[in-house]
Amino acid sequence: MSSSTPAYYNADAVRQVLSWPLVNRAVETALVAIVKQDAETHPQSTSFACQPKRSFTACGKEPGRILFTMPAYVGNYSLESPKSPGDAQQSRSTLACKLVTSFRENPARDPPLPSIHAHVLLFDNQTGQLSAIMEGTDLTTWRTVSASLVATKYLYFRRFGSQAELERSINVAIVGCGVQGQLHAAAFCANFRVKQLNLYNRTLAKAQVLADELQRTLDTESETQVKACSSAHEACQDADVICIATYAKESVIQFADLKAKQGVHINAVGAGEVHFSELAPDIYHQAKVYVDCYTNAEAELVGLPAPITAEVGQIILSENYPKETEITIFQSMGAFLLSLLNYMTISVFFKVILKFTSHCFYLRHGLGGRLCGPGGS
Ligand SMILES: NC(=O)C1=CN([C@@H]2O[C@H](COP(=O)(O)OP(=O)(O)OC[C@H]3O[C@@H](n4cnc5c(N)ncnc54)[C@H](OP(=O)(O)O)[C@@H]3O)[C@@H](O)[C@H]2O)C=CC1
Ligand SMILES: O=C(O)C1=NCCCC1
Repeated sequence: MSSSTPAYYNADAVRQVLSWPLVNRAVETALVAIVKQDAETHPQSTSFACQPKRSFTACGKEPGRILFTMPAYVGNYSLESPKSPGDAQQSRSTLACKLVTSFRENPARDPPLPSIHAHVLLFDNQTGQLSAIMEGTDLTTWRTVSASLVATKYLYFRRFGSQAELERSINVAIVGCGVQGQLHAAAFCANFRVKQLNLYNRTLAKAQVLADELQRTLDTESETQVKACSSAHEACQDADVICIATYAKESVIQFADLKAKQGVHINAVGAGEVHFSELAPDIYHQAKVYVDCYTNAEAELVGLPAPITAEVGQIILSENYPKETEITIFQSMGAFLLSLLNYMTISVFFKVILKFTSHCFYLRHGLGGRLCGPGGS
């Protein structure tokens, strides 16, 4: 086996190290890093983040089959441990590329397959050699959900005060109960105080299965009531926060479905080719729109029915939060830098790199040839 054989981290290996404090901290750091990169607000900083526009490759003439290529480089970043804030680790640099396919008909196959599959390719940043391949599907799901959590913290809760995400109870609606909707539902209950969790899915049975499962797994002391709803209107009419993640080409929620005269925050996650097709234009006309990353937004949100107010990272840095009664939309584009910083956090705090390094040592010195993840040995 050649000394440059890349290590492989499988889905189980990656899954073992994912936790909300870890992923949320990395995503928050990345959202701010993206702003610094764009605005060069800290020219004296030695850290450097580069995330060029991602590419789309249509797979044949059939719509709904896309390959995304997402390169990124982060230089001299150190991330604090969520367990011991202030305890910054040694700074590191990483060059990588995430490859994601989105094949929206996959769940209808027999047997069904997920719509989204991802892998991350990591390169030695001195020699450019491919050093590791990491299964990235769960990372993508967690990263995307975490971006919604962080956006909700700053665009919704912080309008009510600096501790509001810890103190305030909210009603949440999940629209679309696929892979994204399922993890959004569980994550909102795990990270915030949720009074009512309403679930809506085009195929109602899926919302019912998820409602039963969540109600069963929630602590008996939990204040959360979970309900499967038969329309998006029913799910959203009392919701403070809405998460929508579908492949709908026509709008699923209209302005009339929203809670009247009070602040509402929407995480608009899905929709495939046209990112903003799942929300009606009349919502955009009344809302302030925020994105994770201008670079991708400028290229991919052509025709968006509202101007973009800011990147979420700018709001984190400026503390210039929305007004209490505003409708805000986090238009989640997906940004690989967010996953990359996740990868770095994982590697630093859970010693993937340590194992990876010793694995490469063994390969180089001919002492073994097994590809392993952090859980394997
Ligand atoms: N912003 C980001 O960073 C990311 C965005 N995404 C996007 O999130 C969305 C969901 O992804 P994922 O959960 O993995 O996909 P799944 O295939 O697991 O789920 C798709 C969901 O969309 C629903 N749906 C599909 N078509 C329609 C329609 N025409 N009207 C209403 N509902 C519809 C499905 O309902 P049913 O059960 O009835 O089929 C199902 O609930 C996709 O658009 C995907 O591209 C994914 C990852 C990252
Ligand atoms: O990983 C991401 O980022 C994705 N964004 C859009 C849809 C597919 C995955």
